[in-house]
Amino acid sequence: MSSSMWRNCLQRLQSELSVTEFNTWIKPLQVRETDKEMALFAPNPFFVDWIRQQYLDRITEFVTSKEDSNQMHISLHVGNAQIAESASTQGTNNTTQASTKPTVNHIASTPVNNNRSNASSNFPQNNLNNKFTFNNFVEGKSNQLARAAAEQVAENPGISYNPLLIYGGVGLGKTHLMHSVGNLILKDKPDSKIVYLHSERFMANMVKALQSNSMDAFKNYYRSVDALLIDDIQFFANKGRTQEEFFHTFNNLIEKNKQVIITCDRYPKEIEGLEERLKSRFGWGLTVAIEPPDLETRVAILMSKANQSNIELPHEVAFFIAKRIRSNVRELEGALKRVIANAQFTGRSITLDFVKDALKDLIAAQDKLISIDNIQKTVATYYKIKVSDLLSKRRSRSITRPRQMAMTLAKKLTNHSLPEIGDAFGGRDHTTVLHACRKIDELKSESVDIEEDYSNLLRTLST
Ligand SMILES: Nc1ncnc2c1ncn2[C@@H]1O[C@H](COP(=O)(O)OP(=O)(O)OP(=O)(O)O)[C@@H](O)[C@H]1O
Repeated sequence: MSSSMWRNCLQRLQSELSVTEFNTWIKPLQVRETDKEMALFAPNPFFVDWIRQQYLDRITEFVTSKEDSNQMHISLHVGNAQIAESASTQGTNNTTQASTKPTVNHIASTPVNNNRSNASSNFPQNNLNNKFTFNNFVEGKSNQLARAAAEQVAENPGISYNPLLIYGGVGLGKTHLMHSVGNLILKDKPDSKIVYLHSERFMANMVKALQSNSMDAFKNYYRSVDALLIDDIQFFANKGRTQEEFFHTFNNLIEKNKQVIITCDRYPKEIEGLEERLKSRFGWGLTVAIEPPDLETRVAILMSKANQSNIELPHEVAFFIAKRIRSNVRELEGALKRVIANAQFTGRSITLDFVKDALKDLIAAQDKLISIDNIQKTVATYYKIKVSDLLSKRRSRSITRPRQMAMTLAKKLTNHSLPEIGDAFGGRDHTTVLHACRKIDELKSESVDIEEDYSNLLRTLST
């Protein structure tokens, strides 16, 4: 097929469709052609589905009208044609389907045959990252509950906990768990339609659908799934129309016992600008937190990731990295990748000295983060008490309040988990820390003095 074939097809579509329709759906398509194949690339699975439902027949007709239709293969993919091109010229693979794999950047491509019945049976739609599974998710105190709940959901989708809401700070494994659920459901029921998407993508698709008068298709698409996995729901804050649409999609899916999984970077009730009716519905199923991992879990994660990369990581090295990089798992992974790349590049083996050198700037940056020690000293000075009082068992008000204040600041300003903070305050339980945070929050709104203490300390510690 010559490239004029696609140009010809474009011209004909342009004459048939409205300007908005053409600009919204056809223009963004990228094309890669060979003599017998034409691969169309669209930015996301919703887009692919829409093209398949609305335009694929016409495109096929235009493209094949002057050719032997049996010879022509049209496929639809999520991704980018240029990256696909360069991947295939690097000799990764010659077939259209395989050569597009690198284009999707961990999102499974969604090839669609021009024979519709084949398309739906051969290629159930999903855009899961198959690298995220329960098998490679390291369990620790900080994520135990979330993992157990996610496993339950994967085993009984739509029944166990619906919705499942996982919340916690950045890079702690929320997305990993979400994909793990999707992948396990698919393993049991390969025909399931599972859609993963970031909440910003949901919004962007909705805006596109509004612009092109295709809201019905938008609604149908998201209401036809077996499981909807929607990431970082905090982005819905103050987006009224998106919340409205999501509300109806959500209700529809829950009514039909279709699974909904949501992640959020904080406890959803704390999101300002999120409608109450959504907040209350999110609480219908199960809400679980993921905390930053403790030291042992960080070591285990490093060992597991090194093992997956076939790297032998000495335990003392893993321990050193885990002790120094505490912020989140993504950073931990980043540090390990850097160590491995440096070792491969220089041909040196991974010893403690080598790692100290390879990570020196990362470690310096981490050391600048506010430490619990620092918070304890500052709070003790502010209230004119001793650090040892904060760590002691004393329960008089003059000690308890500063202790609660210091715990709250530690939770806010560091990436330490509740158990780690509890430990740092004389071996207290994580529930004590949680109680302290709630107490200070409550007191801040009741007492000007406490509010002032909190602001003063926050300022001192943050400058
Ligand atoms: N317990 C774990 N075991 C193995 N890998 C983990 C674990 N927790 C997180 N990771 C890895 O850390 C990286 C970041 O995780 P993920 O993207 O799931 O974080 P997130 O909580 O969704 O963050 P964000 O809020 O920024 O989207 C991923 O590569 C993930 O595989």
